[in-house]
Formats: sequence, structure tokens, C-alpha cells
Amino acid sequence: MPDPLLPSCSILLLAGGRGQRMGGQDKGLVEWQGRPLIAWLHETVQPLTDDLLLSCNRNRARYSAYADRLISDEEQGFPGPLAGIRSGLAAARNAWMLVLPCDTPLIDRPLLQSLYQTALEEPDRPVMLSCEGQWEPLFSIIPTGRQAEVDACWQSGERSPLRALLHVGARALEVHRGDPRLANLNTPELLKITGSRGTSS
Ligand SMILES: Nc1nc2c(ncn2[C@@H]2O[C@H](COP(=O)(O)OP(=O)(O)OP(=O)(O)O)[C@@H](O)[C@H]2O)c(=O)[nH]1
Ligand SMILES: [Mg+2]
Repeated sequence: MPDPLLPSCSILLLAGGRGQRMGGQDKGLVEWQGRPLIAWLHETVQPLTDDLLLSCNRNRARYSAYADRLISDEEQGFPGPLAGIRSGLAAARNAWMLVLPCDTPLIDRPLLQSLYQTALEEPDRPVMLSCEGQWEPLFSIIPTGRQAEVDACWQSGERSPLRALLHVGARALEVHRGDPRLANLNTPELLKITGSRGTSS
């Protein structure tokens, strides 16, 4: 395997949700422009890492094509994305873990590389995107050495990824509101957008 473009960085694709706004469908497997949403993410991130994790709570056989390893939440009943992050931090083999949601097929490598460069500046602190002041905790890089603190947050009852990451000192990488790369396809209506992927290098 060639050297990963983001050295020492595991990647966690979050696809463990209920998909309620999508009528209960497993959102990562819903098709957009002829392919499952997760396939677009996989194509973008696969060359970046030597440790690609995917968090799912259903359809493991289908998801196995899109990751090196699958993980699931410890608790049943879709306890929320922080459960996936927590399991990811426990499984990740590298010093950092990049977190991404499964429903953002327009995300590109330059943005992920910017997030990574920002993480390198202060290696012990998480970084998350912020759209003109609105934090986006599911677009983040977390030092895996902070796992015990995130876990302690969870054990104390915290379920918000944002509050958990702020608790461990997260800082922001600012992007413009409406950056098309962050388009989040949560509903059947939004799936109709025909954004172009351009080149993903
Ligand atoms: N592991 C895990 N991931 C989750 C869970 N809930 C949401 N996610 C993931 O977190 C990301 C953001 O969540 P949403 O966009 O709200 O997705 P969702 O929860 O499946 O959709 P809704 O039910 O419509 O809210 C998606 O990539 C989800 O797959 C969960 O309980 N466990
Ligand atoms: Mg949700």
C-alpha cells in the first residue's frame, strides 16, 4: 500500500444512525448519483489512511466493502454519534482519528488536508470545522490519546459530540457558511441536489 496521505491518522466514517428523516433507511447505503452515499466518502478517504474504520449498526455485510474494519456501538438503540466516536477512539490504531458523517458526498481531500494540518499545529487538541461560528463536531480530528477523557464524558452522561469535544479542548478551523463541500444529505429532498464532485485529489 502506498504511504497514506494523512500519516498517523485513522479515519472513522459514521454510518450508525437511525436515518429517521430518510424514512428509517440506512442512510449510508441510500443512493446518490447512482452510488451509495458511503461509496463517495470511501473513494475520497481511502488513499488518506492505513486505518479506515466504519461505524454501523446494521447491514454489516454491505458496509464491509467500504472500510478496513467495522465497528458498532456498545449500546443498542442508536445512542447517537458520540457512541460511534467513542468506539472509534477505542479501535483506532493511530495518533489521530478523523471523523466524518456518511451523508456528505461532496467533501474533498483539500479540506481534509487543511483539517489535518491544523491538527498538527497543536497535536494534543481536537480540531473541528466551524461554519462562521457554527461548530461541526462530526467533521473533526481527535487525538486518540484523549480517548479516556471522551470516555469519562460519556460515562458521566454526556451524549453531545460538540460538548464532549469542547470538554477536551477542541479548537476550530473556520470555513464559509454554505461551503458546498459540507452539503449534508439528510432527507429524500436533499438527495435530489446534483452537486458536482469535481476532482477529489
Ligand atoms: N454510531 C452511531 N452513529 C450515529 C448514530 N446516530 C447518528 N449517527 C451518525 O452520525 C451522523 C450524523 O447523524 P444524522 O445526520 O442525524 O443521521 P441519522 O441519525 O442517521 O439520521 P436521523 O435519524 O434522520 O437524525 C451520521 O453519519 C449518522 O450515521 C448512532 O446512534 N450511532
Ligand atoms: Mg440523527
